[in-house]
Amino acid sequence: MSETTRKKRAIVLFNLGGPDSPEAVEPFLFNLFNDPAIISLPNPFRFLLAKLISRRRAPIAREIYDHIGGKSPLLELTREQADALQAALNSEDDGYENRCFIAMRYWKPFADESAQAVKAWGADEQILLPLYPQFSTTTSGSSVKDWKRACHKVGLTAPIKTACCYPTNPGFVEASAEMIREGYDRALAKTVELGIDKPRVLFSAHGVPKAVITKRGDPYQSQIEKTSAAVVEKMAIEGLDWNVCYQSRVGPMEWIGPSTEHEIERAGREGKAIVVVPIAFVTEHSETLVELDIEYGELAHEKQVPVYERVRTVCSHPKFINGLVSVVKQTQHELDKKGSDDYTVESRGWWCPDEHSCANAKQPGLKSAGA
Ligand SMILES: C=CC1=C(C)c2cc3[nH]c(cc4nc(cc5[nH]c(cc1n2)c(C)c5CCC(=O)O)C(CCC(=O)O)=C4C)c(C)c3C=C
Ligand SMILES: [Fe+2]
Ligand SMILES: [Fe+2]
Repeated sequence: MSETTRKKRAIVLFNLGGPDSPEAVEPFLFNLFNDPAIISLPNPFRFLLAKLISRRRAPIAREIYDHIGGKSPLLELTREQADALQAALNSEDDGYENRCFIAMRYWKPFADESAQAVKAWGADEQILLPLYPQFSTTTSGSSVKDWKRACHKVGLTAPIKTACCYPTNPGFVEASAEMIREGYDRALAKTVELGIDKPRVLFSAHGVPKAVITKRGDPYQSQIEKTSAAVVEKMAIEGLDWNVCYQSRVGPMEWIGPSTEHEIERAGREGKAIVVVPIAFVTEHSETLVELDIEYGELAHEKQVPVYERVRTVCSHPKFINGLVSVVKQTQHELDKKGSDDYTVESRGWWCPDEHSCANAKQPGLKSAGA
């Protein structure tokens, strides 16, 4: 099909965004805490609280980013994913000319700038693709809402369909299982040398306050557990010892658990080797390179965990990119069948356009709830 007859399809990739310099740390944190999906207070209270928390947290966060050159690698790695996905989508002649755009929620490129770019390109349709396999109102929900606000602002009217979540997408699960298997084998070799028990796999996801699950009915925690169970099944290691835990707590509220720190301390007490897997992130950034590699690595050493192995995120693993291709195709199919996103669902406490998947996933955690 010729360029002129092909429909222009914009794929908009969402992620959190990270500071691109030490000076950007405080305004980045302000944007995060000023998001009603993170702190659900009316203004001016949210604005004032966001100012206060971001000012207090900035020195701690700057220290975190100092370990990785003062800035986040998230945008660079997301660009690599966008390029790989665009190439994979355009390798087939299925009637679409695809272009991937990136919109970050709390740092550049913001939704306004990217929506303007999608409009200038002349997109006929938009597929929104959060780079969060599991749906949370604090991440995907917030980004989608912000994107629709930006579309309205810049006058971008091309029909939209959102890929809500893909916690058990085969490409994502296979890429994860393959990478974990390599990490597991490395750890296993060390346990054989030390003459100790086989390693335990710890699926560590970014936590959220408990109220996000219990009050908003966010499906995030149960989708984390679904991903972990699917990956374990794919790994097919008989009698594998595994658990789900949650990292990155901030603030005084009660967060979902068990915490990753708690699980590391338990492994130390039990003399267990651990393989730590960041299961809610698909790229490297401060939460993996600093929190998991440095802070929790030191904690593991201090608590005498005999082997601490961290598995890298899937990034641009070809199987993960193929998984994203299938998510785009499925979402396109939904757009053709049902039309653009149903805006009425946004009035619910939790926001997710994928009624079926999320309605089924509303039960709070299975494995971690009992731990
Ligand atoms: C699944 C992904 C994420 C969820 C859910 C999430 C919820 C959430 N986060 C905070 C507070 C902070 N998060 C910070 C960094 C950060 N968070 C995510 C992802 C999720 N957050 C990522 C990918 C990153 C790293 C960004 C980068 O380095 O590029 C930070 C900043 C770092 C720090 O100061 O520790 C804060 C703060 C809350 C409060 C929350 C849910 C309510
Ligand atoms: Fe976060
Ligand atoms: Fe969903």
